[in-house]
Amino acid sequence: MTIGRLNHVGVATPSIEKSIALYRDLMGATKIHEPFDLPPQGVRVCFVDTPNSQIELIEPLGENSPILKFLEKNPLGGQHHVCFEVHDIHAAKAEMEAKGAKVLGEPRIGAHGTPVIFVHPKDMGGVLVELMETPKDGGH
Ligand SMILES: CC[C@H](C(=O)O)C(=O)SCCNC(=O)CCNC(=O)[C@H](O)C(C)(C)COP(=O)(O)OP(=O)(O)OC[C@H]1O[C@@H](n2cnc3c(N)ncnc32)[C@H](O)[C@@H]1OP(=O)(O)O
Ligand SMILES: [Co+2]
Repeated sequence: MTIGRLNHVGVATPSIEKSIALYRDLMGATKIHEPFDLPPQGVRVCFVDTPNSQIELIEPLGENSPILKFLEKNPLGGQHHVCFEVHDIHAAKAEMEAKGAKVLGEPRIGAHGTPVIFVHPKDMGGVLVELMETPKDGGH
């Protein structure tokens, strides 16, 4: 596997609306996408475009949301994960596991409509890493 483009930085927040206001009014973001729910992943999502990548704002959705514990520990929210593109998600998963890294579950469809996996932060120097298959149209 070769590490690909930084697709997005995931930022957990207790309020997408409040975070949108911060990125728009303080940081000068001009392209902020419409928020949407992703029930299978337990999050509400909003993408904020930057010139070379995206910030993915994620708010808990439902009582089994995977980001609830993170927000308990970080009530203001904070940087939650980084997402790199890969060519083939199944090959990436197999390679991660062969190298001894823990992959959290099976590939699932992520917010960009392509399969994603997560690598446990304990095996990546404390950083939760999302790997996402590059969209067929090349993405943003
Ligand atoms: C897919 C939709 C969208 C997309 O881009 O397409 C998304 O990105 S959704 C993003 C949200 N989904 C996920 O994060 C799924 C994968 N995550 C998990 O399975 C869990 O959140 C997990 C295993 C990373 C953490 O589990 P939990 O929340 O139950 O917390 P633990 O107390 O068990 O954590 C164990 C250990 O890891 C540290 N930790 C937890 N989260 C993070 C983090 N985001 N970054 C760095 N480290 C993290 C936590 O502090 C614990 O450390 P310890 O020293 O043992 O206290
Ligand atoms: Co993400």
